[in-house]
Amino acid sequence: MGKLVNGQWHDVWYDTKSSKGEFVREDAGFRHWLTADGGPGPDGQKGFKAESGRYHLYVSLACPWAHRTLIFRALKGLESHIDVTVVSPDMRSHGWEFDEPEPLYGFSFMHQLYTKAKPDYTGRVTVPVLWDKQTETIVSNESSDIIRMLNTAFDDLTGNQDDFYPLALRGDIDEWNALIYPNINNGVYRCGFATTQEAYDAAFDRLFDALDAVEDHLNDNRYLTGDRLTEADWRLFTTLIRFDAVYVGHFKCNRQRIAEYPNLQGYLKELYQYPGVAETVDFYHIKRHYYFSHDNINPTGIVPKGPDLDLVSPHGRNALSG
Ligand SMILES: N[C@@H](CCC(=O)N[C@@H](CS)C(=O)NCC(=O)O)C(=O)O
Repeated sequence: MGKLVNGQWHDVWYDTKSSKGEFVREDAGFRHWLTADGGPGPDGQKGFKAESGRYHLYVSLACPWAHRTLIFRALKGLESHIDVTVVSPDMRSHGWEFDEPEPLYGFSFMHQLYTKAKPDYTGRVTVPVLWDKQTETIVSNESSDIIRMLNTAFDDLTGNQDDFYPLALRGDIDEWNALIYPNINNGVYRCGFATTQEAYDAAFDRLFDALDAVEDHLNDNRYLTGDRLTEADWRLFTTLIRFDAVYVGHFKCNRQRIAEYPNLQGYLKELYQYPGVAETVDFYHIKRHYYFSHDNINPTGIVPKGPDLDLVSPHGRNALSG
């Protein structure tokens, strides 16, 4: 674990001193936009044109943010248009690294890709990264932007018009994201990376209050926005799928497991069983990464054998419309 400072790698853990023991996630450093015709994206800047074979996605199979992008690549039928390189699950003193030299430049470490894009880069070296082979730079390292790009930019190339951020539901989706990102997606990290009891207690309460609210809502709604699966569901899914295997133990999110919430568990199974999604889930990488990489939380590096998860039995959500 570490970061780049003026293009130099430093092996440092997160600084929580300035935030009273609270973990604060750093904003992404590359926020360009990929569009169907290379026209400006929502940021108003010139975009990168969606072209088959031009872009490369670097992901960790352990990381919930990178996982979002892999899911959208599958949902949108982009497998033959965007290649993927998976980093090693072990993120130690060099940060994310590759088990074998990565295919574009033969780099061994993810930070080399960041300094290739920006030699004096300062910031954390995170996944996912969407790389442009043509201009040899990072288009974006912000998963919430990348999934919006994948949702539409390649539609003319693939003919896949499935829309997970439909205009009519955007307000609703944004509201769910605003609840789920800080309290659940990042909430589990705020529990796990807290370095004071107070910061942990506060994050824990907010996490389970938010999960209770979602459980309640899913009583008579098949999905977050009602009867249609959207981006908000996929963003929640990548945290739920890791919860019982990792967050309950490693991040001390142990008031209850997802398996003990009837609605959330059925919903999780339904999303897991959605075509193409189970193939994006790798529990070896998920457990190995967290338990082996965070040696200040788990110094022995021992990876627990359990739990046995049931994700393939009937989800029982068909009675709700959707
Ligand atoms: N804003 C980013 C966050 C990505 C992120 O924090 N990824 C984690 C892995 S789960 C990472 O690479 N952490 C390395 C680090 O912080 O040094 C996104 O959503 O794409």
